[in-house]
Amino acid sequence: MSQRVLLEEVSVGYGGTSVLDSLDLDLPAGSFTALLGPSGCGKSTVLGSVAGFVVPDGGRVTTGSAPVREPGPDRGVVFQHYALFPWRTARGNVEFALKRLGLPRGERRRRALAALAEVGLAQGAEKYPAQLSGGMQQRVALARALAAEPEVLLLDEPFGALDTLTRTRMQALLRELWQRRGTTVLFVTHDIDEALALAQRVVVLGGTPGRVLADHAVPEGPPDPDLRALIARHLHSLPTG
Ligand SMILES: Nc1ncnc2c1ncn2[C@@H]1O[C@H](COP(=O)(O)OP(=O)(O)OP(=O)(O)O)[C@@H](O)[C@H]1O
Repeated sequence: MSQRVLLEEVSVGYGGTSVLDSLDLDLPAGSFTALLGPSGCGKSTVLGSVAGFVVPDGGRVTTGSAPVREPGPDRGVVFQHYALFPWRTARGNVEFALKRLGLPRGERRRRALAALAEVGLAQGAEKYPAQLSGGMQQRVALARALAAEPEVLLLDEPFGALDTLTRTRMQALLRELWQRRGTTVLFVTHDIDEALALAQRVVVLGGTPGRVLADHAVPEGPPDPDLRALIARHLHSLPTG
């Protein structure tokens, strides 16, 4: 299952400073979009307004036909910092996140184990975060987001703290999960190569307040150096935050 995500004229300010001003963004159901831009341009604010963590001052955010008012299980979120409970096992962390769905204990357990298996962590289900590598902890965070079977998956620089090899593996896993599940994905990054490796579409956000400066479809197949150069030019013309 997946849902279209629509931001219409979304404005957000913090303490009188405008971060997003009348931003429009349309993410078709089942699409994979990377939101790319320099630090501080408002990428996390866009993601937060879809997640329901940020309440815009103006405009509308909808998933499917439902207006976003608060966080909900239809939208799974993964951050750079895994935010796992250290005193719960991998399975316990995923089960805990399912409590808000009101599922019976047996069903929570079944779903948690299935999600951990889906991210390749069946063997680590009974381990505590401290016993898991960074990549494994991020797999738990991904399983936690997926176990609720969200229609939209929101990822905020999820692989930013991982070493290069683990990061490449996690990117491949995410692509595979997206292809299998067909969830609508919004992936925030400031890494152009990560955006191009993963997404079907790259949206460049920049300026103060943040706005969409470029919007490119990414063709299937080997990386296109011309497209990379074009996006890099947009990025490098921007001041960094
Ligand atoms: N809760 C908040 N209160 C005040 N200012 C905030 C808050 N959240 C974000 N900001 C400011 O809003 C601007 C945009 O922040 P945001 O985190 O959305 O950008 P970003 O592009 O995701 O940055 P980064 O890549 O560094 O995470 C920044 O100037 C930031 O300092």
